[in-house]
Parts: sequence; C-alpha cells; structure tokens
Amino acid sequence: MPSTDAAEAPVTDPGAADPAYAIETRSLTKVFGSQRAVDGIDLLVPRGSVYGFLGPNGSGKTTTIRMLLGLVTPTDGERRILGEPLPAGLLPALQRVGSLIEGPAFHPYLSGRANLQRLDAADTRADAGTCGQRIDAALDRVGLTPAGGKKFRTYSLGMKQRLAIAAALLAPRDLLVLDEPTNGLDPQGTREVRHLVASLAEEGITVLISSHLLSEIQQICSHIGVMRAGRLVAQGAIDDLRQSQTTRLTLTTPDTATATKILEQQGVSHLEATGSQVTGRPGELRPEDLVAALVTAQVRVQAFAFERPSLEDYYVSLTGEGFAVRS
Ligand SMILES: Nc1ncnc2c1ncn2[C@@H]1O[C@H](COP(=O)(O)OP(=O)(O)OP(=O)(O)O)[C@@H](O)[C@H]1O
Repeated sequence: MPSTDAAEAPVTDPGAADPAYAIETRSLTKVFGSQRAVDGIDLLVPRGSVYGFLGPNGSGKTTTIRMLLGLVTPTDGERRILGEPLPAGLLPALQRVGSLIEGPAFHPYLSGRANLQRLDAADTRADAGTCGQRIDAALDRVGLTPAGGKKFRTYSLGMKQRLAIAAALLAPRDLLVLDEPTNGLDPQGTREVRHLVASLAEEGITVLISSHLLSEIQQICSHIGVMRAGRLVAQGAIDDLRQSQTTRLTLTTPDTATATKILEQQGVSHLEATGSQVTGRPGELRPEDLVAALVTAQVRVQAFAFERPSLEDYYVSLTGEGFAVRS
C-alpha cells in the first residue's frame, strides 16, 4: 500500500503552463528505496482528450497518478494539473479534478443515493441546500437514476464502479482521473464504464484512465501513454501511433531468390527469405508497382500482402505483455 506524504517540496522552476494540456509533467520521478518506480516521465495529457495510461502491473501508473493528485511527494521533477503547478496550486487544481483511485468506501446496506448523500455532506464546500439536485444529476450522468434507491450491496460490479464515478462527479469537474476502473469487472461492467467515460468525454471533461489492458480502453481513447518499468516508452494520439507503425510486406513464391533481388532493386529494405516467404519493409513504395515488377521478372506470386501491425502488437512490443491476464 503506497504511503501518503503530507509535506511537499516546493517547485523550484515551475516554468510556464501550456494551456493545451490538462496534465503536464517534466522529469517526474519517484524513488522508493533503491527502486525508481517512476523514472523521469514527461506526461502530456491534452485538454479534452481521453488519455489511456497503459502499462503492466508494477510499471508505475498508480504512483504517477498519486503524484498527480498530491498524495505522494515526487523525488524529482515538475507537475501541473489544469495549469496549476503543484504543490503550490494543489487546492485550486483539485477542486476541478474528480478521481477514482481505490474508490470511496460505500456502505453496503445504504442505497446508492444515500451513499452519495453521505459523501456530499462530507464536502464542506458543497451547498447543503442544493444537495438533492447534485445527487440527482450525478446519478443521471452515470445512468443510475432507476437504481438510486436500491441498496449498494445489490449492485453489479459495473454499477458499483459507476456509483464511484458518480461520487467523483458530485462537484463540477474539468478532469477525471480513473485508476484501473475496469479492473475486476466482467465484460458487461467494463462496457458500462467504457460507455460512461465516452459520454463524459463528449461533455468536454478530460479523462485520464489507467489500465494494464489496451483492449479494454482502446476504443474510447484519443491518446495513449505506455509505461514500462517506470518509464514512459510511448505517448501520443492513438491515430498517430498507429500510423507510425512500419508496414511489412509478405510475399509467398517458389522463386524467392529472384523475388528478393527484384524487391531490393525496387527499394524494399530489411529483406528476409524463409522457405517460400519473403518479407521486407516497403516504406512508401506502392504494392501495385512491386507486384508489376515481380510479374515482369517472371516471379510466380502465390500471395502478396502489405500489413501494418495492430496497436495491440505495438503495445506488446513496447511492454512485452503478450497475454495479460487479470488477477
Ligand atoms: N509506497 C511504496 N513503497 C515501496 N514501493 C512501492 C510503493 N508504492 C509502489 N511501489 C512500487 O513501485 C512500483 C510501481 O508501482 P505502481 O503501483 O505505481 O505500479 P502500477 O503500474 O500502478 O501497477 P498496479 O497496476 O499493479 O498498481 C512497484 O514495483 C511497486 O511495488
């Protein structure tokens, strides 16, 4: 269980805030003993994005999120949340940030609505006179209005997680930080959370959502950042990352020697021939031109394909997480 540090070191040179980003860190680092749990990361979460913060268990996601929320003191580096440098701007920033790290403690024998009432009452900034409206709005946003009167213990896992997000939305928020909100959920619960995050993003809320499974959040993310052993090994718009993947050519032919020679002449790089297959990187070359050159040289083409690795392949290559299984 990570510790919560009370005292914060002052930021020495906060620099200027970039209004394009809801979260901005520079060289953010956390060392536990001899372990660099977070190792100099430059996280950039654009405003209005759904940012998938990915990485295997133990790669440093939760520690990073805790530093972003002022729950853990960084060993080094800078952080800005909604333009506010931390720790100086922690309070004004956090008023606009909803978060779900371990989830609030809900009472099983109280209804979802009564649980929210208790949490709302604990917020000294909230106007008690408008509590009912806030709770109605929060239940409505997460699709729990019909189940608001039911006891929490009767909720499905997805409903419990949606109630936790409703709790994070009791006050107006510009940024929502969700640490592994789909962890332990069944496919239906995962869909519910995904759907909810997508609808919040449509309202303009920036969402940072962590997960160790790309497949669970890929559909809703506009951006991703990938952690591996404390380092941020990739980051950017999901479409750009997909585009950056190198296209691979695969040719099946009984004439591999001639085919390799022709493809090399055409400018295909990284050529390899194994059995009746030739593979290589075509770069910007067009498949129709390569096939024409092969046929002209009397290469018998049995199969020819241009393939771009999927984002999942990319994620696996970055993290080595081939078959992440939920614990
Ligand atoms: N308070 C702490 N004291 C010592 N080591 C810690 C502490 N908190 C985290 N760690 C270590 O730092 C590393 C990163 O942990 P972290 O929880 O940030 O990873 P994570 O990517 O969120 O993984 P998970 O999804 O399993 O929580 C792990 O090796 C963890 O054991």
